[in-house]
Amino acid sequence: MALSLSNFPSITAIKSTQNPFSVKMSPLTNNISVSTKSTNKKLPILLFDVMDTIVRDPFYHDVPAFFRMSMKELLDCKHPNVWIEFEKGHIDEVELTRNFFKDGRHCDIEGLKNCMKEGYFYIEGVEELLHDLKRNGYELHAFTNYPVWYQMIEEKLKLSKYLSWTFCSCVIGKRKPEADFYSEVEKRLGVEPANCIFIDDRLKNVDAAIEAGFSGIHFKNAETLGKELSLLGINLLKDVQCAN
Ligand SMILES: Nc1c(NC[C@H](O)[C@H](O)[C@H](O)COP(=O)(O)O)[nH]c(=O)[nH]c1=O
Ligand SMILES: [Mg+2]
Repeated sequence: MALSLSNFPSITAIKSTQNPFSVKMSPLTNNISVSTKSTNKKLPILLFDVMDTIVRDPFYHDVPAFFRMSMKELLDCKHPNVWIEFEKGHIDEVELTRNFFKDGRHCDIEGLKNCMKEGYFYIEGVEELLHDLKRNGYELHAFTNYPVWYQMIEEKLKLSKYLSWTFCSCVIGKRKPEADFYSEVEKRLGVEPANCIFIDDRLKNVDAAIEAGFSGIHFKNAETLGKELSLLGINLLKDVQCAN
């Protein structure tokens, strides 16, 4: 059963293209996190982008350095579409390797993967935030454009301690900011967009989420995110009722 905003008597929905928040709190109360009787889910549910929101994306610095190129040189010789196809799960690693460069030159895919693995780190302060959210009982899901290499991230950083890898472009076959990707949330979680907060470092992905009815936060850094979540009524403090 889908949950609706009526589960949150304390919040009012607002739509704004300027303000990244699509939900604001009533002055009567500062807590929008309620458990529903029907599903026992604690709301709102949090949907996190991964690259450059939770995990540093090695693509922008490490990958050009690996190929001994500038980013411009790399973009000039890389195939323009294969990475997107790989992110959508339409092609596998073998085909990525074969077509990585437009002119068909060899790509050291194992070297590239090692370079990526070495470059994955938690963005400063974000793991602590995820820990606090998890401890306080919030349900967290990844909502990411990424290929099957998300498993390398999991292997190194163990994000599944905090979230489920529910919305990966390579599994769902859709990418942000396509509206179809966002509509998977209600289908798969049975929760209306108004009961979810979407967090992403790319403004266009946040705008698409707000357009689809989600609350949206444009990620800049962990400190600001913590403040913005608190403004939306998310409790990050250790609660006496929490077991750990
Ligand atoms: N083009 C290649 C990228 N690009 C970086 C991707 O845009 C990014 O990693 C991914 O799409 C995540 O986006 P979001 O955080 O979900 O918005 N990265 C590579 O590693 N290799 C490429 O060829
Ligand atoms: Mg991102």
